[in-house]
Amino acid sequence: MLQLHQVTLRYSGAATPVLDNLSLTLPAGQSASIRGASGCGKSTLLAVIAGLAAPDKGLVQVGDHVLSDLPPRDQDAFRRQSLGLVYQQFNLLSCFNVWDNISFTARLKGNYQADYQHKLMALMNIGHLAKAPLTQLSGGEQQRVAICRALNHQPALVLADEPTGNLDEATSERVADALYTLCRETHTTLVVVTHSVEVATQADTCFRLHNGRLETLTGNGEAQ
Ligand SMILES: Nc1ncnc2c1ncn2[C@@H]1O[C@H](COP(=O)(O)OP(=O)(O)OP(=O)(O)O)[C@@H](O)[C@H]1O
Repeated sequence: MLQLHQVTLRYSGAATPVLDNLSLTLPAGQSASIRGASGCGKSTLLAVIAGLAAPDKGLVQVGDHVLSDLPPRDQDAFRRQSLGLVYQQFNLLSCFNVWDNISFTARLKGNYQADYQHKLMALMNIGHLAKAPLTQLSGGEQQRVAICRALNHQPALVLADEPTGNLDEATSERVADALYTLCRETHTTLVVVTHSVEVATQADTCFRLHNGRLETLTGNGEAQ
C-alpha cells in the first residue's frame, strides 16, 4: 500500500505550493499513472514518494514504513531494498556495460539472479546489448536499460518518470506493456509519470495532477 496524507511542498521563492494538501491511496500491487501540464509537479511528487524531497507537511507511507519517521541511514536502506526508480535522465553508470548497469542494484540488495535479468532484458528487447558499453547506446536503448535496472532487484514499489519519453510509438507500446505486465505478475506497486495517453491508460488508476492536487480520471485509486 502506498499512502500520501495531506502532503504540501512549496519551493523557496515560489508563490504557491507545488503540492498542496495532496492525498493518495494506492493498494499494493496496483498501478497508477499521473499526467498533468509541464511544471505542475509530477517529478516533485515522485521525489517526495521516494523520500528524496522532504515535504513541508504531511506523511508518506510505503507498506508499513512512514519514511520521514526513519533515520536517514534506514531511509537509504529502505530505498535500496524496496524502491525501483526510473529517472527522466536515466542516471546510468557510464563506466559499466549494459549488463553491469542492470545488475548493479540487485547486487547491492543481494538478490541478483542472472536468469531473471536475462528475462527482463529479453522483454525490453535489449538482450543482444548485454556486453555493449553505454556510450554506444541510443537514448531509447538507455531508457530500457534504466527500466531493467529499476525492476531487477524486484522492489515492492517502482516509480517511473517518463519511462517511454525517448521511444518511438511502437517501442513505447511494447516497453509500457512489459512494465505494466511485469509489475502485475510480481505484485509490484507502480507509479508512472507520463505525457502519453496510451501509456497512462494502461494503469489501474489514472490521475491528473492539477493545482497541487490529484484528480482521479479513471479507476478506483483514491486521491485528493
Ligand atoms: N529544486 C527545485 N527548486 C525550486 N523549484 C523547483 C525545483 N524543482 C522543481 N522546481 C519547480 O517546481 C515546479 C514543478 O517541477 P516538476 O519538475 O516537479 O514538474 P513536472 O510536472 O515533472 O514537469 P515536466 O512535465 O516538465 O517534467 C516547476 O515550476 C519547477 O520549476
